[in-house]
Amino acid sequence: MRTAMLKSIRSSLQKSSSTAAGCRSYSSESAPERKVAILGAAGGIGQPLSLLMKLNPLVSSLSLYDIAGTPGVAADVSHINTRSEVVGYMGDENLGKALEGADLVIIPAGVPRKPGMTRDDLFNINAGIVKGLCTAIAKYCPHALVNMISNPVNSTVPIASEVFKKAGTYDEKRLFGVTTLDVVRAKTFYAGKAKAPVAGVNVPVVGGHAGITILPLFSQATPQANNFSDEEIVALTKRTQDGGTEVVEAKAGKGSATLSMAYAGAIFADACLKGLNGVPDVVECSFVQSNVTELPFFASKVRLGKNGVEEVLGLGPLNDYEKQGLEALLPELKSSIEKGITFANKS
Ligand SMILES: NC(=O)C1=CN([C@@H]2O[C@H](COP(=O)(O)OP(=O)(O)OC[C@H]3O[C@@H](n4cnc5c(N)ncnc54)[C@H](O)[C@@H]3O)[C@@H](O)[C@H]2O)C=CC1
Ligand SMILES: O=C([O-])CC(=O)C(=O)O
Repeated sequence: MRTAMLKSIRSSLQKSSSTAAGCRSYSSESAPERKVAILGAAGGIGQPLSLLMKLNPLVSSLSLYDIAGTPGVAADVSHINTRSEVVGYMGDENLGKALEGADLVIIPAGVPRKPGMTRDDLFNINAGIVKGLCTAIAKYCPHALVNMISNPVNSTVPIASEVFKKAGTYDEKRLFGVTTLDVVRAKTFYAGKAKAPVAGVNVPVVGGHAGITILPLFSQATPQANNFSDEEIVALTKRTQDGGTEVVEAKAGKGSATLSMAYAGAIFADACLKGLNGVPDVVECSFVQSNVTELPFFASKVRLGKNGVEEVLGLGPLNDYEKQGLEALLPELKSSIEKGITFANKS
């Protein structure tokens, strides 16, 4: 029963990124050694994400870092009989050791929202946390891929890019804002409405990761449900954009999405590891440096490869409603990006 459950979780992690049929697959023994570091590993997202990464056979070394609580999380997760060795690191003085040799760093460190707050309200605390962590990444593992979960993603990714530029380590192919939860939600809500099996549903989500900057492209959803009215598409769009707030309100002061985010973070990290390992045609949406619009960062489909971003894919054909959504989101996204860049350069 336990083995069957583990197999099913692993296989869903392995299947969920769009990987071409016939691609290379690894047994846990033959996969390359990969060290994954999670910064903020003792938090609401960090703990279940640590569990899911421990279940991923592509990981050989799992490094769990937080300012508090990591010895317990690491001891607990380390008893799971899967491939990776687990080490917990606590406190700033151990951050270097946590990061040394990392191929992939996942950052869910920082404060979450409470009801009534926007993601931007987290900026004052999280911007400084992200800046400090990225300074350490530049020093100890400058070539690692970085998966930024900490909010506001629309600003924390630009902060990271500026920190890396200052340190002379910036490689735009290696920095990702994690927007996978928007895709996960869009798939779930769309499949529910279409009464389609969710496993076969795909919906690209572009733009950014806050409110109207989250733009699901239901016109490109597969399979296409032709019977949706305009009102239904508007409602699906709004629910996807407000998905985070729906969870914040339901948790009533006890934080924001943690379990679904850990799942989404594990899906995206798995896709990055597959790309690093040379698996072809791994495509996920992510907020990356981009030429798709006039903004320097934008979320769209990205092909992942051995060096991180292999190709930033275009938007594809948008309908009029999506074109309006795109026009409407650009000013807000621009200002969040600029806010991050300004912060990183003045402090
Ligand atoms: N990108 C996305 O789709 C999503 C992003 N988030 C964001 O993820 C972040 C974390 O959320 P939760 O895990 O719920 O919060 P949490 O408060 O439960 O956990 C955050 C963890 O970060 C740690 N931390 C604080 N400062 C740190 C530092 N300097 N170095 C290392 N660790 C540090 C804390 O000790 C804590 O364990 C929030 O900013 C939240 O808004 C949440 C859901 C979805
Ligand atoms: O809404 C929040 O504050 C957390 C988040 O980014 C999400 O759940 O999408």
